[in-house]
This record gives sequence, C-alpha cells and structure tokens, in this order.
Amino acid sequence: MDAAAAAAGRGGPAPPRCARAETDSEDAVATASSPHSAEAAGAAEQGNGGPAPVADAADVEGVDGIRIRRRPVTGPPVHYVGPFQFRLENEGNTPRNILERIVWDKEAEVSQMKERRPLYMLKGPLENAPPVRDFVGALKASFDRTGLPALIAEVKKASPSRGVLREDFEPVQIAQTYEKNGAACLSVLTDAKYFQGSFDYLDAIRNAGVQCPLLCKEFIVDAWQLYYARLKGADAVLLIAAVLPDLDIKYMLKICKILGMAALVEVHDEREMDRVLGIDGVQLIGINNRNLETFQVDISNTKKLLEGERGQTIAQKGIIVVGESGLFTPDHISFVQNAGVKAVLVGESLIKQEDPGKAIAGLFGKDISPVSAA
Ligand SMILES: O=P(O)(O)OC[C@@H](O)[C@@H](O)c1c[nH]c2ccccc12
Repeated sequence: MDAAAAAAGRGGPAPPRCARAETDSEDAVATASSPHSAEAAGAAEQGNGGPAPVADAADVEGVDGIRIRRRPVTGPPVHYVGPFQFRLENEGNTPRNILERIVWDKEAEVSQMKERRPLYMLKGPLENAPPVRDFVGALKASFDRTGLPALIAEVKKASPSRGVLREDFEPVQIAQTYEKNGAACLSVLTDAKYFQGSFDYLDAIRNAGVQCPLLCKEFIVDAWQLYYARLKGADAVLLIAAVLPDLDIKYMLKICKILGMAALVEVHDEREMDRVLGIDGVQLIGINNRNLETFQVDISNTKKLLEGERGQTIAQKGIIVVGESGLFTPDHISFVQNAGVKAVLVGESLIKQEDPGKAIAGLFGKDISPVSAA
C-alpha cells in the first residue's frame, strides 16, 4: 500500500489514537492519516447497521480536554431497517449547542469530500497550488508600520448568530477594498451551511491578484481539510481548541508546518488557553470574544485571558495574540490592544458597511492604508 493511500485511510488499519501526534516524518503525505480515522471507521460501521458504539455520553464528554461531544454518541438519529426509515431522537444524538451541530455536520461533509477526492488525488494539484504567503510576517509588518493591531479582515456573508450580514456579497471586491484600505491579512469563511461561505472564494480572491495572506476560516475536524485548504490557496488555517483535543492540535500543527501554512489556534476560556500554552510550536493564538456554544460576546474576555502569568508566558514564547469578534469602535481596538493583542480579527462591523474597506478607517479611528502611511 502506498503512503498516500495509507494516509487517506484506505486499505489498512488506522494507527492507534495515541500514536498519531508522535509521528515525526518529514513527508507531508506520509503523516496525513486522519486523527479520527479510527473513530470515523467506527462511525461508518454504525451507519451500516454495525455494532453500537461502546462509549456513553459521560465517557465522551471532556475527552482529551474538549467539552463538546465530537459526534453523536448514540449514533445518527436516522436508522434503516430494510426499506423502512426510523427516526429515533434522543439525548445522545441531538446536538446540545450550535458548535456540536456544526461539528457533527462537518464530520459528515468532510467524509463525503474525502471519498470524492482522497488525499492521494490532492497530491498532484497541491504541487501547483499558489505559493504560501507569510501570514505571521504580514501581521508583524503591519503592527510595526502602524503601531496598531494588525487587521485580519473577514470575508463573511452570514453567521448562525447574526443571519445574513450582507445581501450583495462580492467576495473578490470586498477582499480588494480590504487590502487597499490597510488589512494585513484576510479571513475567508469557507463553511457553506452555516456561514454561506465557499472554498471557491479562496480561489477567486487569490486568482484576482490580492496579495494579503489568506486564512481559511473553517471548522477543521480532519487533517484532510488542511491539504484541501492549501490546495485552494490558504496561507493559514484556524484550529479551534473547543473542537480539537490537544493531540489533534499538535498533529495538525505539524502538518501545517510541512505545508508551510500558519495556524491560528483559537481559545475562548482559561482552560483552553492553558491547554494551548502547553503545546510547543504555537505562534498565533486567537482569543474569541464570542462563546461558540451560546453566541454571547464579551470583549473583556480578551483582557481576562491575558492577565497575569498567562500574559507573561505568551510574551516569553513570542506568541502573537489575535483579538477576535465583537470589535466595532476605536475604543474596542484600544481596549484589546491595551490587553496585549497585536492583531484583531473583524467581520461584522466592516462587512455591514457600504464599503467594507473604507469602514476600516472608522474602526481604527484613522486611515491605516499603506499609501497614507508612506
Ligand atoms: O463578525 P465578528 O464579530 O467581527 O467576528 C469575526 C470572527 O472573529 C468570527 O467570525 C469568528 C471567530 N472565530 C470563529 C470560528 C468560526 C466561525 C467564525 C468565527
């Protein structure tokens, strides 16, 4: 069996769970086995009427430090017996919050995408992917140039909490106006179901000649998505600590490194921050002011997570912190800057304005476009 086939989880037993983060091969494809291939195989079995899962809800909750249940613990709600369909909804197969719902759907979506384009099929096109741009370097350069947090401006049509943010949505035009008006990097939502995003937007923005490095804003649950994001022109990906156990984060960071991409590791509370600070090689931490389970936004969260020892550790390690979500005014920007962030990730407050790029000056209280600074 060739390495790519093994990596794509075809034709052989999945590696044991605990071994995956220790894999230290420098060959990108050889390390690409899905962290979840063992579980995915189990899930597929269930769908075919195979053995029921052994774990109960209490076992699955909190596995490896994550709070959400990564997949329905009692199997999918719909079962087939011969030609008959039974819908049996119970606590174990009903998502308890929006994050669980998104992640469960994402697992199903990714397993279909993988079936259509297994990893070995991505190998050739990956060699022709647009060269990687330096995401972290662009943030640092912008901070040095303006003395203000570098802006990662988000190309976002809709969200589950806010609905449609912009009816007339032209991703390439939006990206161009963001770049012209001083964004250091762009974040492009690729989730279709909940955010009305698309991988085609990444492609289109890169092919239109936008120079800013691009963050693929996706719910990553499987290493396959990292390769796919790179193929579509991503220079960085989001890894959400509420979704990924530590071992998966470590493993995915290695793959990002091999692919040359940066990883923005997102946390929302102290526990997640402490987990991530224990992982070597993290360069960028995003503090999300929005709780993805309840949608509540509180920008003082950024400050809370940077106080005391945590802030010192971050400074010692040279990690760049990105303040994410709920930033609308120059006061908000100075608040998170004083808390210690060197970059911000902003969607709604820009995308809702008539010209999202021109709105940048309003958000920062001054024009930060490269021309005006020269
Ligand atoms: O639109 P806002 O409030 O400016 O937020 C942008 C960004 O932080 C938000 O879109 C986001 C942060 N983390 C995420 C994870 C998934 C989806 C979306 C997000």
